[in-house]
Amino acid sequence: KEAEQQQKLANVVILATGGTIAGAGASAANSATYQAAKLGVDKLIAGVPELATLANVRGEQVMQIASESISNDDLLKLGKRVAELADSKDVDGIVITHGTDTLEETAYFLNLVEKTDKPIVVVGSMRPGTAMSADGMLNLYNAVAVASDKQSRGKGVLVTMNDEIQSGRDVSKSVNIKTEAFKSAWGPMGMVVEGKSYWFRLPAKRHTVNSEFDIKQISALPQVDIAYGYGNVTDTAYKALAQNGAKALIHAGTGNGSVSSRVVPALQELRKNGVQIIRSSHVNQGGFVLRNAEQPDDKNDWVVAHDLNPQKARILAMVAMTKTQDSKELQRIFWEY
Ligand SMILES: NC(=O)CC[C@H](N)C(=O)O
Repeated sequence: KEAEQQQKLANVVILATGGTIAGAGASAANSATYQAAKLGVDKLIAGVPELATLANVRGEQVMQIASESISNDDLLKLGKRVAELADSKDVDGIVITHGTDTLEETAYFLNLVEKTDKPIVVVGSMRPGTAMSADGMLNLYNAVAVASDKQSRGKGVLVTMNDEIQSGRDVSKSVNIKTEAFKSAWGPMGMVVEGKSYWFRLPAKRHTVNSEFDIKQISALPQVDIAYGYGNVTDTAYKALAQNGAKALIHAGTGNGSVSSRVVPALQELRKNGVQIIRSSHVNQGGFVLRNAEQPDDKNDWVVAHDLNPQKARILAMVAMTKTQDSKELQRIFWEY
């Protein structure tokens, strides 16, 4: 009977990378003061015995770090492992446990480069498992539920936090002290309640199987850096980043990606020297940058990131620049993904 039940369940692999979901604090009162990336994947799985009712679950420890320390090489390593598993006939879905600080970057990266319609779900937690009212158990349970559900196929890389199913493209960490930390300007795609998914919308942007990018063809990512716009800003950071080898600079601009008059000449000069200039906005949840609004992008040969926040714009620019150095092509890609 048990063997029959196992055969019916989906096979889900949990790739663990660290973060608070694998964190531990000194006491149950420590919801914010603790060490991330302490518990191994087997402990995570053992901590939620109910996973066995959802899927045949096995775990792999891909790395054990806090997500602010994830490098481009780490992204490639994780992306390649996800692709291998997605190609395997005995894998139906993949869950990635991840620190929440750069979870939105990893989710968007995978959304761009994984050529599969199998569910890929990225999940984290805001409180360590040792804290009162820890959120990791339920988030992980929901992630496995979504990853084992056939309905989740072909919807791009997903993020399950706080009972919501979010698009890995749009979602961003918007509050860093609440369990409802992850928001998308365009709203969640669905809800997951008691292990069942309820869907409301689909992503309109290209992703996974419809993407022109493939992790199997990517062996390195170009250096793309971010500089921040604010009152009294100078061009020092922009110039230094370019001098240090940045092939593209993401302008984390004020408002609709506006650029200070003290910075404009340096960016025009850098573009003439071959550095791509990409205007985004650091407005929380709702940056919206349009070409030739605020700055003459056609004349400057700059690119706009549209609704992508600076950290997501960095991910797309890196992936796009594995294929093209043409600013018009880059702009097309920024509209389509
Ligand atoms: N809530 C978290 O996961 C944050 C912990 C850590 N800074 C990380 O991103 O891994």
